[in-house]
Amino acid sequence: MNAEPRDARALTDRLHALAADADAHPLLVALDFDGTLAPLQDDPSASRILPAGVDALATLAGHAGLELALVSGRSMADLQALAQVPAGTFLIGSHGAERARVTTFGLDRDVVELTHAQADRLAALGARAAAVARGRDGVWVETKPTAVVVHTRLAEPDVGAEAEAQALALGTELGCGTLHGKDVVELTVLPADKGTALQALRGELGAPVVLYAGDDVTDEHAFAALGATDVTVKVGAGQTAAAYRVGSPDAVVAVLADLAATWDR
Ligand SMILES: O=P(O)(O)OC[C@H]1O[C@H](O[C@H]2O[C@H](CO)[C@@H](O)[C@H](O)[C@H]2O)[C@H](O)[C@@H](O)[C@@H]1O
Repeated sequence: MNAEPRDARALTDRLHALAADADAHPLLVALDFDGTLAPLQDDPSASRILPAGVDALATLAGHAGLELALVSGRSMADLQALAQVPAGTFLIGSHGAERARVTTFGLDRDVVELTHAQADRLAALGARAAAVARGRDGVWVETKPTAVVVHTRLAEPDVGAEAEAQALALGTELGCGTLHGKDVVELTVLPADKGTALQALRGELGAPVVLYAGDDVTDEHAFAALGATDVTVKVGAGQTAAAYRVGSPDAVVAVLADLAATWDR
């Protein structure tokens, strides 16, 4: 059993020490999007980073010795449209299956290519997931470049639970990757996870230390992949392997603003 994560005060103290330690630079500040920087919404297209978070990220981007990344289950198209992040920020989407970097001219983006077999399986998945949603109020299906997502946030609890169970069974039947997040079951034809993607990015950047914050069970992949000298932060309640816990996206943003204010001091 993991020890209870340490609180926001301890996190801030740790970040102050890292800001002052050139051996820890570049520090990779990697953040989940929904539920971490952007409060959860019934309509995913309504999600936005908290305004103070947009400001904090812009300030952080101006500092030497620090790299920024968003690491999300969102498709790259969604992330680009919704995330108001500064040029230079790395975007990891679809839980690691998509990757890009924000530039002043748009996205510098790696293209995701599915094999014919994967594309066929994605189409089949979409049809079967639509059948899971059919007749169930509040259940709907989102299609992404490598996955389909059965959403249940708007359904009555028993209806949502049934749909999630069927979606998970569908994943097993069709042999695809399955991720069970907050009111979502994600079925993917191109398995990826945030931990693998984050470790690859930190390797490329030569980042001795990674700060990663996330709120969902899918973020546990990132917490598990990172080491004891990294800084892992669970946002909100729930079992976690993270070393620190903060209560909400507002608290995440406050920590980032404090880091930005401290960095060059
Ligand atoms: O890794 P994340 O950035 O947390 O993205 C994970 C999923 O985010 C979206 O769903 C979640 O946020 C929605 C908007 O707040 C909410 O309605 C839903 O219940 C959440 O699970 C997105 O729609 C998914 O595709 C992402 O995988």
